[in-house]
Amino acid sequence: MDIGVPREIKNHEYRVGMTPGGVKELVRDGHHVLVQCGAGSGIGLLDEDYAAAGAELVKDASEIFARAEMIIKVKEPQPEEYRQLRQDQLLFTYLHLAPDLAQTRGLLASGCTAIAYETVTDDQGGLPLLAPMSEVAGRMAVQAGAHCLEKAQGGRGVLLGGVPGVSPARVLILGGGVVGINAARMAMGLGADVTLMDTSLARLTELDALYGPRLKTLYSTAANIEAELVHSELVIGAVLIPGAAAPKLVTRDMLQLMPKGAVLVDVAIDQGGCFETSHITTHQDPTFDVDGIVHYCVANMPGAVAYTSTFALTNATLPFIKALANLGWQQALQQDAHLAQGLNVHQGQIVCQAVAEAHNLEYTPLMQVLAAD
Ligand SMILES: NC(=O)C1=CN([C@@H]2O[C@H](COP(=O)(O)OP(=O)(O)OC[C@H]3O[C@@H](n4cnc5c(N)ncnc54)[C@H](O)[C@@H]3O)[C@@H](O)[C@H]2O)C=CC1
Ligand SMILES: CC(=O)C(=O)O
Ligand SMILES: [Mg+2]
Repeated sequence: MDIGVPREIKNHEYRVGMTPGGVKELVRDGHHVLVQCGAGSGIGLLDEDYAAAGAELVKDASEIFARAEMIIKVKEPQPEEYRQLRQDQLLFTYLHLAPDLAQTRGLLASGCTAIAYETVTDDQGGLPLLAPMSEVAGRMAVQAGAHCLEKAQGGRGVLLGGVPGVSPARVLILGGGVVGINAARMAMGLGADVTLMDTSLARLTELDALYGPRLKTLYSTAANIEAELVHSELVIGAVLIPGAAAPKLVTRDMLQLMPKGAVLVDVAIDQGGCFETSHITTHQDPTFDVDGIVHYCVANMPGAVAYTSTFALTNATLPFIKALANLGWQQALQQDAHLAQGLNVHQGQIVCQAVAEAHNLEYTPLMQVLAAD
């Protein structure tokens, strides 16, 4: 199969969808890999490393989109990218379609087959291709939040861990999945006073058993969130309903409850965000203020630590890329029900129910698509 790896074009996005090690494995399996010049140079993966692994280096992304049967990326395709996709072409990357009607329509119009990293499942109920980036983003959320709490960033001027004689900051984490627990670990490590909320009692029980009294857990209801906001200096949004738009847990009115200069870090922004006042920001201009509350809403947080993130991501994606290349997508999805959950769009049809519902568009069941092909 001809497999293409374009350079990422989102703001300050230095990750790359495949390392030279991944290229080597695919070439050994008999595939041809096209890599755009400079695709990995931001993190020291040089064109000569890719060439030595057996890749063909290609100058322009347009040649990759024209020639490759499967495109491997990191971030969702930008308009200039999805306009180049075509029928019978396979796209494997993060998509986050539920909050993004323009991209959804772009993918439908292209006729391509698009498999989203973030909806591939595993047999423990997890999301194995989202998890590595959620680990990164959860840990970064505390770094970003601590920075935003500094006065010069518009924050309250609070040090997360406090000092002897002065209380630590209170951190509230909404969602106790992969982002949530990684954020909690970092915040506890810095000495903050941490409360975590989830709607899964089983998850709260598990976290209580793991961390004991160092981590306060609360069932997630609007009333409990309101009560916590009154004294929370940093709130991290880490909820997810897979495939769907994030529920809005903090409304604009609720911001009035918070101390001025408190910080919201909306990690769930890639699914539309869980604070009503959130909108997507970039690493170049990551924050904005609403009613005296600092908002940090970067949708590609792991891009800032692109070296760590590229290896963490590609460790997880490579086995799936190999299966898609070696078997073809139809057989690979038929053999692996978890990979099949990643299929979001095929030949103008939406195959992920949560995405179809988010946009009020028609849903085509996976079985129907697999049976027809
Ligand atoms: N901004 C960025 O750069 C990145 C964003 N993310 C995003 O972070 C979000 C969280 O991802 P993960 O932690 O991997 O998901 P996860 O599935 O591991 O955890 C989500 C948790 O949210 C809980 N939840 C659902 N509804 C809730 C509610 N109303 N109140 C409290 N908890 C609720 C679930 O029970 C679950 O425990 C996703 O939207 C993901 O795409 C992940 C990586 C990078
Ligand atoms: C998960 C995601 O959106 C990211 O890593 O950028
Ligand atoms: Mg996005």
